[in-house]
Amino acid sequence: MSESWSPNGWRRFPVQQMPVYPDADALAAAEGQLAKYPPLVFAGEARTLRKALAEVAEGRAFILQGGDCAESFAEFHAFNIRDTFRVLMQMAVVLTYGAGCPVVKIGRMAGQFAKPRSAPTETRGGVTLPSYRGDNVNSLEFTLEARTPDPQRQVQAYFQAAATLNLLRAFAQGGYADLHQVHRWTADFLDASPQGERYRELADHIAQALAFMEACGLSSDTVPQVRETAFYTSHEALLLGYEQALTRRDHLTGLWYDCSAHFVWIGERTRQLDGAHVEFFRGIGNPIGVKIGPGMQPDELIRLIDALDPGNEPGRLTLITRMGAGTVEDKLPALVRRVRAEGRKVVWSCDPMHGNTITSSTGYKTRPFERILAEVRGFFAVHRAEGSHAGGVHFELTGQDVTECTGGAQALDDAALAACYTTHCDPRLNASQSLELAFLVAEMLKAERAARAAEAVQPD
Ligand SMILES: O=C[C@H](O)[C@H](O)COP(=O)(O)O
Ligand SMILES: C=C(OP(=O)(O)O)C(=O)O
Ligand SMILES: [Mn+2]
Repeated sequence: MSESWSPNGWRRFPVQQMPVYPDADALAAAEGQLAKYPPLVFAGEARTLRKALAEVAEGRAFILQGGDCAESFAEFHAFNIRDTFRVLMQMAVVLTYGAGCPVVKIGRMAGQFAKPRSAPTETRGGVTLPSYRGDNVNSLEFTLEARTPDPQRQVQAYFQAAATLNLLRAFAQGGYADLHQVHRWTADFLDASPQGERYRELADHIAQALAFMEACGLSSDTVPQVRETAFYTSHEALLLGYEQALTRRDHLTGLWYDCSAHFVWIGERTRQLDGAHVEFFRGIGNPIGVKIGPGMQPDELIRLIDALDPGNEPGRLTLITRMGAGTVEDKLPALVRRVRAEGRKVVWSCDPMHGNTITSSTGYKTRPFERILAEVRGFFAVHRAEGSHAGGVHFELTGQDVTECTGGAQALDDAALAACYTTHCDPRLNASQSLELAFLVAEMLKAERAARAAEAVQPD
């Protein structure tokens, strides 16, 4: 981290995807308000996550990151938070049990509001208005008033993030995440489904294992990992004024941390080497991510790693690739090879959502389950072939029974999308599709770990 860095230094750099606020004084007032509010996370927690991610970099753990594309004010409800939390818990248990691998759980939650857009404006019926950029910026409704950026929305987003985080902490540490509750994490609508059934079998095995442990004297009183879990929050730190306002100097280490979330990432559209986002991120001590699309070149990637992780600290930097099914096997190998050749200790994670977005014949933005799965398979295959670790997955998902992505065991087709399409931005996997994918990823992870273990005992 450079001495010359300061939380507002990014303002001197070219910045992409920032909303244009009509009232600069109102924006400054909102940011001033936020700067006085308490941090949402403590720097020590971000350091703990960084250590957990260092284990991922070494191939000893796996990341499960997921949640809404865009959290919204309208869907702010305890049930929605619970439903996303519990589907992530189910997925984590499937991965941990299926692959025998510790899972680092990170929600795209409690702050995932701001959205970068392909186009700055949207036209409907001859009327052109600013694009929707997330509930912390403007509103989805198609009127000039709703689409005009309002800085007070950042304040509302802060309070929603605080309340969401509070509930997540309560779930993670207050008993809901206790492994004895493993059967109760299934949503009612999943109970009778094949995914629900498969999950119930796995939960039965876990219950038996717990009963065995308890019979041996290892109760949840003596094994805290049974009683509670570590659950972290993350979002794309797009709105740099908001992030700056929540960036605080840690009294224990003297380092700056962006205390809006444990983990923050730079999006594919804002990762310019000479841009404001890279400048801001290089100075914060959090574990960070960068999205990497198919246009990334090996040289550029190394320069980006140099800027963001000059100390080559395992767990600091996660490269979240989002290449698209069919492209990942062409584009990823050269990047992985170069990073390995340079000895850079990054974490590689796979976002199989953003490279696989299409428009359905019925006019909905959607993602076919088969393409999502194909990209994850390609990601695992490339890492296997290159001798590096497939470190994690990053999904847009919800615990609700929505109809936004096609395919999966439910075989949702284009006509089915209209039934419950509620996302504010990109299409999410529903609870059934999420669980189905977790079982499939667990098999890939298990195979990878078995192959690695076999290599480790082979003489050269
Ligand atoms: O979530 C990611 C982006 O904000 C989103 O994919 C952009 O969508 P758009 O292409 O409709 O602007
Ligand atoms: C904007 C996103 O992704 P990307 O930057 O990869 O397009 C996102 O994760 O919602
Ligand atoms: Mn998205």
